[in-house]
Amino acid sequence: MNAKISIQQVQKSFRVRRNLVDSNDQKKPLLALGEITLDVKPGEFMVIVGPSGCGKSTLLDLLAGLTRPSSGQILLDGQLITGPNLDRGIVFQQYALFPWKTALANVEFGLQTKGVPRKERRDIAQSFIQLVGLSGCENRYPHELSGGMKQRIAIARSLAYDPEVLLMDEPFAALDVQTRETLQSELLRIWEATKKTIIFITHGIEEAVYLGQRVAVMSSRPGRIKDVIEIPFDKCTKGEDVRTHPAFIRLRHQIWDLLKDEVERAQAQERGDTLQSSR
Ligand SMILES: Nc1ncnc2c1ncn2[C@@H]1O[C@H](COP(=O)(O)OP(=O)(O)OP(=O)(O)O)[C@@H](O)[C@H]1O
Repeated sequence: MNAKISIQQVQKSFRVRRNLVDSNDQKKPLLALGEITLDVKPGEFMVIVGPSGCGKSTLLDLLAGLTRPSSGQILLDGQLITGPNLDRGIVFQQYALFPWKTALANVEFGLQTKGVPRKERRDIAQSFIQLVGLSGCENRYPHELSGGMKQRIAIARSLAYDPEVLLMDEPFAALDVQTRETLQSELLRIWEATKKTIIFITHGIEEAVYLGQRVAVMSSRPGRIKDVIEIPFDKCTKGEDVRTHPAFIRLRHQIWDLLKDEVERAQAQERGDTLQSSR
């Protein structure tokens, strides 16, 4: 089967000043992403997990078209990604809603950009607000919504303009445990209903095993794909207690075994970066 998204030998480096004190210090390249090659199938739920600073957000920005690879390429349905487009919806950790717009107007926003007529816009937005379980909250402003509700609206907004792919960068990281778990199962339900291809980035191993059909484990910087683990659960039968299932626990351990050296290396890198920049 053809890949929905094909990441081909992608590298990304940034030019950074290592020494903050010395203004004459020349900028040097920092390789954030090593060579990444990964195919994501149509309708697949792919989770990318990795230690802090390994380049997860850098990879997501590349997929979103917000930045360009230093080398390699990313294809969507065989077409080169050259910039942002409504074929990809993005949900960030911080809700990124317009504070001066109501929930309904926030969800309508992408549709307006797409040129959908006003009445149709309203109907579509309302149906997605219903899909994320927030009917009745259409006229509330973001400050009148809880963190979980804001994130639901952000998801509804991304889905409303019918993107091919949903890119999610630690969307539940700022939420409390109960809200996070509720939204995780909601997201699976929404994924079942919409059949979108999802690329979901997280630090959380449990979240990765719970949500993903496959989990790509990244190495510490420069981020590479260390391994890709199949999660052989049928998503439809995933109930709340799946987290205590022996197979679930085994997969969690398997991923942690792959990650723990990377986490230590990433922490050592962070200490090194802090030392260098304070010199
Ligand atoms: N615009 C930039 N300019 C310079 N360096 C950058 C830039 N963006 C990211 N980096 C560096 O690239 C590396 C990867 O950063 P990135 O934010 O992608 O990691 P991450 O895995 O998402 O981290 P976290 O899990 O902590 O959010 C880091 O060392 C970061 O400092």
